[in-house]
Amino acid sequence: MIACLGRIVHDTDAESIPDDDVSTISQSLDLQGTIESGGIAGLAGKDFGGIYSVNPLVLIKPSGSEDIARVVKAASRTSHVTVAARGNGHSINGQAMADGGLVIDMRSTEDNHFKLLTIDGSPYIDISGGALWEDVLKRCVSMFRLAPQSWTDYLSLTVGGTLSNAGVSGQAFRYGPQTSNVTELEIVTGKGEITVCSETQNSELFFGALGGLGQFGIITRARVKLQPAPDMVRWIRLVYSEFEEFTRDAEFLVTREEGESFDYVEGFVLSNCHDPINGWPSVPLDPDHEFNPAHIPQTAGSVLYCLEAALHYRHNDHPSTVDAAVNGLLERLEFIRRLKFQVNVSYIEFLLRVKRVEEHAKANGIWDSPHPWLNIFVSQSSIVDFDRTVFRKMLKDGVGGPMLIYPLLRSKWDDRTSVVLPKGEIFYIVALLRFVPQGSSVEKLVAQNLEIVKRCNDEGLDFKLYLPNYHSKDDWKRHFGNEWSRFMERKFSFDPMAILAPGQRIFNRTHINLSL
Ligand SMILES: Cc1cc2nc3c(=O)[nH]c(=O)nc-3n(C[C@H](O)[C@H](O)[C@H](O)COP(=O)(O)OP(=O)(O)OC[C@H]3O[C@@H](n4cnc5c(N)ncnc54)[C@H](O)[C@@H]3O)c2cc1C
Repeated sequence: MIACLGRIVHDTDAESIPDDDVSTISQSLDLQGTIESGGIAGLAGKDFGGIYSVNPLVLIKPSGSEDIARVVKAASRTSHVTVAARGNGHSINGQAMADGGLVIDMRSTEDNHFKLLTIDGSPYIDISGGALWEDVLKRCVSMFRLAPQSWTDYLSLTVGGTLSNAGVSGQAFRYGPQTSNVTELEIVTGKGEITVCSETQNSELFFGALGGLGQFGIITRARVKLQPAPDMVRWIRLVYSEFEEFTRDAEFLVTREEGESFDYVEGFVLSNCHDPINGWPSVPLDPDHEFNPAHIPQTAGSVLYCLEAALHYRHNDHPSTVDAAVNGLLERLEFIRRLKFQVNVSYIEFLLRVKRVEEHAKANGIWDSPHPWLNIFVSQSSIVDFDRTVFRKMLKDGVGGPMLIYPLLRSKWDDRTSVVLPKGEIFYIVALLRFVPQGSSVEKLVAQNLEIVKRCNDEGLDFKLYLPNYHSKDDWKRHFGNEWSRFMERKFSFDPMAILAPGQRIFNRTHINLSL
């Protein structure tokens, strides 16, 4: 299975690319940006997942949309060359790679757009597809005291990269994913055309590209809704021993009106043990806080559940006002009363919380190890079975990293986008964020991911993969279900030669036809 795309990563794999190929390409492209060939496999041929590696032909650092359009048009004049936009390469399964193809480093365009607009009295920001969300955050807050409404947990991801998937975090229950917070895109299509699109202008391309896995075009600019940025956040973690109580409370919080709930709701599963990564020590938010296992009820099973919530406030809000708002909500929840943890942090510190994890993991040398992650959307009707089969049995000892689980609301997603979801208004995102310690077998963990998906299928659970990764056309068809024909039609309209995003392995550059 693993060998389908390329090779399992070996540093010695990089082959040299004949110079004449590169110089021919460079001359024919006539770019304002730059083209690199030697030594690029280490960057453009790998990703955060660390499971696959390929040998791209060249790495292109475009100066802007015109350069990108030239690259796509040049590829279209060949019979086989593909083009992959690379955001920050934080995919897991080679999605931003192009074996023997042209990789476009979108980060080189990060500063091309940054403009505040007011439309019908509301603030928006035009940003580059290659910008990192963390830079968007810092600039919006410091310059305008405004911020986007919907985030990902980790912000060293690009705007175009997350919009090509969905972009989900603890604000999505209220504002929808990041794809629901964009009103206009500029896209270079697979025909090399630079097109501005929105709900009312070139709408098929607009909705197709949102969650479109990079299949229809390369996002060079996005217009994103903003809101006033709060100053501070009360960040809270509450422990549960019973899954039903955890889900009831999480669903209660995400279905309440704005102003009557928290501003952020997530959750995670932990092993009921003292393991420093998978167990009790993963809960406290402050090194001075102690997790006392004596408070865990005798009836607790192999795993515990932690609800994570946050409330925004301003510097001039009196602490008693914040306490009253928080306590008013907490008193309605059924967590283990003595296992409650909370801290006050700045809004930016809160949104950059995973950056601290990254710094820590880099210092420990595990950030660069492989990450066979699995992300699944599971319907509310299947989540109890999923907990029983997967969390309480298969993963009761943890995955060496967070096991996130929190509810989302389908009505906050736009079904005209390319994202596919399980049925029902409430569904859960489950994210198994594995870190592989040195010497451990990646293959074994990938096999366990496949086994989890198989069990979900065998038990008839209603689920869809998020950041999907399939190897066969039948699996992709099954993934898209009724939306497959729409996805195909969009492909034929906007990238008929199947040039873009070959690393998703949905369409084949040389064999695109209606029978796919
Ligand atoms: C540590 C970590 C934390 C994460 N946390 C979250 C989270 O909380 N929520 C969440 O939703 N996701 C999360 N993700 C997943 C993330 O959304 C995806 O990895 C996503 O692909 C963004 O990464 P990227 O910008 O590096 O894109 P890449 O991995 O570089 O690209 C992803 C895909 O999009 C295509 N692409 C890239 N740029 C563009 C563009 N401008 N236009 C069109 N297509 C493009 C690529 O060709 C590829 O197919 C996380 C990932 C990591 C590694």
